[in-house]
Amino acid sequence: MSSIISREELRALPYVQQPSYPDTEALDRTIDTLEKLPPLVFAGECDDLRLKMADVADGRAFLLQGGDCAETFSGVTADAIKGKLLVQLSMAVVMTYAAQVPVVKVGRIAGQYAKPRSNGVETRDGVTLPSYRGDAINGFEFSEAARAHDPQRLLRVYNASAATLNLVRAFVKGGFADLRGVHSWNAQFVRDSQVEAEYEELAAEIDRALAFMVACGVEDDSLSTVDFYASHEALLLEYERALTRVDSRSQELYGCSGHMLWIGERTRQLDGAHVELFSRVQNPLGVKLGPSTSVDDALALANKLDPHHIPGRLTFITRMGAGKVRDVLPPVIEAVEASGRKVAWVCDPMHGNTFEAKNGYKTRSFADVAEEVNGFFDVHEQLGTWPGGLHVEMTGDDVTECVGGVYNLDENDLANRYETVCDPRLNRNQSLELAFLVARRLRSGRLNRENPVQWFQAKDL
Ligand SMILES: O=C[C@H](O)[C@H](O)COP(=O)(O)O
Ligand SMILES: C=C(OP(=O)(O)O)C(=O)O
Repeated sequence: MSSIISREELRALPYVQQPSYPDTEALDRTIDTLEKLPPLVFAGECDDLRLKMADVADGRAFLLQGGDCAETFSGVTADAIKGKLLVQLSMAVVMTYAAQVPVVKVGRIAGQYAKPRSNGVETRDGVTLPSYRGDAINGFEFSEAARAHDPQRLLRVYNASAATLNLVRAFVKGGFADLRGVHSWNAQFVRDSQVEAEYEELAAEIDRALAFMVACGVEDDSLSTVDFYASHEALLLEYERALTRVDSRSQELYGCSGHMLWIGERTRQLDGAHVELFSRVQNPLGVKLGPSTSVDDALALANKLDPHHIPGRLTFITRMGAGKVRDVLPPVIEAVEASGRKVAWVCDPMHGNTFEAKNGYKTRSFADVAEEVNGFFDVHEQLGTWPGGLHVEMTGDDVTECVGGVYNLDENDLANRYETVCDPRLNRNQSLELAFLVARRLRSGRLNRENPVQWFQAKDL
């Protein structure tokens, strides 16, 4: 059984990408407060998700993990939360119905407030200030006051996460996610693209299928509620440690800031504080693997974070880039599979495909995103392994942050609605388009061949 790491022990470990608070006493006061607050999630919920992730690792389910690059405090409104849920549920419906595979739904939500950055400072017009690192650390506004690192913000993260989780739980269990309303999920969006038309057609088929089930007497809660889990990059060591709790049932430790926590590409050093802290908790864990990942890195991380081979414990979220995925991913998968353990393999097609447009906007091209997803599926098909999921930065809003996609946005469109405070997200149409692409790949893949009669055959999506 692991013990909770003390503040002193944690601070003595090598760490990267942490805030530098000028007033450490203020930090300690905040941590004292956080340690006394109730957990945001419960150990039993984390265990449920871990069991679902075991299905993902085993090829029986697919993970859809998505949401904002960086949540903001001002974004904690009912409308914004509803919009995020709607687009993710719509994507999940496309995948579940078109590919007939159970989809595990996990948001980048209710805790995604801290960002690792490439540069510690930002310079504008000759003025240099600390980079924006997420609302958990400092403000987005380019002023000295806003960019100062303030530990009080950690309490706001806790409150914003609690409010968000409260509404998410109410929405997904309170009838809002009822499959019989799948048409109305889309009603508030403009239906003028090919993707929207495809979605409408699929929704109409679901309506007919559900009517058939109801007529046959099959009607239960699984039609009206969904399981939806919260995840975030567990970047802030002090915050995550303060929310680590002992489960009264098992006496085991859980990170109670979110159901699934992931360790980022920049903070996954084997001897670092992040890996040490999260090796001690029982939550399902993700680890990002970028293009420089070696076979030894992946094996060592797996051994450290999942020494007992617990089903569903470990997810490798690969983000190699469209141009590298076909070369870098296969040896990593082969080595991990050959070690006898089952991890979930999930594709993040966003973080390896970022570039700066000529007009200075940080963007991603839908074509590159699609290419990385296709590369990921191709690699798994060649190796006979299960492409377990998709991890995307996306929003239900019609933003213009990524180029390409069904509306063929170009670099000149980026200025119209560029609203992210960090990395570019897929907008609603681009997200749905990607969901159809994934559904096509799932249908034509391994599961499809093994269970031909279960697969939806009538349409060529
Ligand atoms: O979301 C991931 C990172 O925080 C982000 O890509 C870093 O961006 P930067 O390279 O602009 O710092
Ligand atoms: C920072 C992120 O990704 P990565 O660690 O893969 O760069 C992220 O997903 O927000």
